[in-house]
Amino acid sequence: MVQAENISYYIGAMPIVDKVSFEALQGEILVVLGANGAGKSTLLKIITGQLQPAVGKISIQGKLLQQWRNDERAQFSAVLQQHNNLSLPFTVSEVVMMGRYPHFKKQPTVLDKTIVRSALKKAGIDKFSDRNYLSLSGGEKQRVHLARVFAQIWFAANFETRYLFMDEPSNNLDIRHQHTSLQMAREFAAEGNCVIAILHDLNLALQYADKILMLKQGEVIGSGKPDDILCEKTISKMYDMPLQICHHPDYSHPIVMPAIQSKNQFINK
Ligand SMILES: Nc1ncnc2c1ncn2[C@@H]1O[C@H](COP(=O)(O)OP(=O)(O)OP(=O)(O)O)[C@@H](O)[C@H]1O
Repeated sequence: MVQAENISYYIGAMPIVDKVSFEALQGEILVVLGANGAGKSTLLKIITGQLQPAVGKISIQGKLLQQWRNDERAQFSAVLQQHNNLSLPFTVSEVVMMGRYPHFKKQPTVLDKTIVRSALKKAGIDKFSDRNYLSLSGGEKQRVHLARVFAQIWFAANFETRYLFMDEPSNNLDIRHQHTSLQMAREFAAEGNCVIAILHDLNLALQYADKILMLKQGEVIGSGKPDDILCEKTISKMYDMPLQICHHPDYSHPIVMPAIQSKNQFINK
């Protein structure tokens, strides 16, 4: 379980994350939603130990974040960043092998190499194994990083639960690969692991989230199961634009659409 209690983070006197609390359990995907600048990436950096909160406590698996050694944490938790600034001409399989760095000393083992091949296959990029990473398209690069984080936490023999933190996993991906990436997260959670993902696409969020955390200007404006918390008023408030929730008879999850009647005409909600 990831538990965040009363987390606050400031830049100068400005609260970027303001008294945020949540729990993400084994078997769950927790999706963090919010407009640009709402504090989502900052929150993710705090819960993955990249930034120190001014106030509050984060624990993973019942132990405070700062009590875990970084090398230990890297064996059971992986972070997919929003921006991956890799500018050296590594091959695709070398980039995915970087996910295995926390697991071997000096040289990768046969197991590390097998895991890299399996992760490449899982992300559907095994055909690019020997390609220069820099020659790939934006979406292909994103799938390489997905393979890298899954390779990192393929299994963790000494730890009960594995944790995956994703900042915009659907970045640069076409609709099919957006769903493939979230299905990979879904399967990973179903094995008893924990996923926290930032998403901008509300419909992906509604389809895959077990729980949602809604942020506005650093504060939580709603949290819980999608069916319990999502209403037009709250999501419209979150993005400062009128949104409507529709239901399709063939789907169990609702669909969110901008409340725009004709080309430029917002429906007044
Ligand atoms: N080092 C910094 N200096 C000044 N402002 C910062 C700094 N880091 C973050 N911010 C501000 O904090 C706010 C929250 O940033 P954050 O990246 O967490 O937003 P976000 O919700 O992830 O946004 P997006 O959806 O656009 O990625 C933004 O207004 C951002 O400009």
